[in-house]
Amino acid sequence: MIDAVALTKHFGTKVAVDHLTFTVPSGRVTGFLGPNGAGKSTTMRMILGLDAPTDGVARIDGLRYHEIRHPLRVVGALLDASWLHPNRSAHAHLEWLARSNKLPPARVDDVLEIVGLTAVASQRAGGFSLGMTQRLGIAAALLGDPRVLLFDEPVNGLDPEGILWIRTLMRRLADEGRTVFVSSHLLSEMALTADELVVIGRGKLITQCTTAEFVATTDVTTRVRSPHLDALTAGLRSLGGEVREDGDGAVLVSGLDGVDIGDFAAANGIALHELSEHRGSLEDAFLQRTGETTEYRTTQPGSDLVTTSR
Ligand SMILES: Nc1ncnc2c1ncn2[C@@H]1O[C@H](COP(=O)(O)OP(=O)(O)OP(=O)(O)O)[C@@H](O)[C@H]1O
Repeated sequence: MIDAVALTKHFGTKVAVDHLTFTVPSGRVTGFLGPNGAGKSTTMRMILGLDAPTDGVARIDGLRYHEIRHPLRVVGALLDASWLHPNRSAHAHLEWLARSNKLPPARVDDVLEIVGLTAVASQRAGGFSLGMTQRLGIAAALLGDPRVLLFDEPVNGLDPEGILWIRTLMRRLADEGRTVFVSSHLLSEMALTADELVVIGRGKLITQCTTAEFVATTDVTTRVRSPHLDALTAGLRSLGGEVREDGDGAVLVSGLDGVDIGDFAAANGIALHELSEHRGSLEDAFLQRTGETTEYRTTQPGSDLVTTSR
């Protein structure tokens, strides 16, 4: 488990992380979401003892990183996978890491197997593709067989197969009872991977909840198709619904749920040919909840990047 209490980081006058309190439970994949510059990497760096908090505390299984006797046996992290010696082979890189952290060298072959790099273990890591480099970074994180794993943007730049592989691995690690904390900009991917979410904006906590709860905060719209659209539209508007055309003899209704619409149609003898409720996506929920906290945004697609006032 990871817990952060009033975690705060200032860089000069810049408040990167602002009294952030959250918990990352074991046995679950927890997504860490926030717009660019929200403070995700800084938070992860403080959890890993790479940045000192200005205030507050982050603990891993009850201890600050510096209090853990054999850190790599407790926590593994993928922050920047490109951090490796380009002329070393994958095997030599991991062997060096194992030796310098007093981990059993036999573990190197195990983690190479887990990440699927056994066949290329003797090749120069500098010649690896992005996906292979990412796998090698994950192998390094798994080297100490840690209970807690942090991954900062692990699927960045990966192809669909690589993304699926990471999703499957995260699930497996969580199912083994480990704590898996992962930041990503790929919200559709997070919707599939994360059980829990910690959502931040401008360094502050926006919410911590399950992914299902977060998505449930989006509005429901209902698509309704009927041969008597005019009567239906007028009636639904009189009940307070917002109705707009959706082509193909259908309307999209918000402000009323499917039961209200179905009951109204039945009571007024209006035939319905379709009645389907649509919940917003994780992306919709994210944009609704973090919109006000976005540091960098464009006013229109293709327009210049503008910085909102802080
Ligand atoms: N070493 C530093 N010195 C000064 N400012 C920093 C430093 N590191 C981060 N910041 C600032 O702190 C804020 C949070 O940055 P951070 O990288 O933690 O955000 P992030 O959520 O990981 O962003 P992204 O999603 O773009 O990677 C940003 O405004 C960033 O410019």
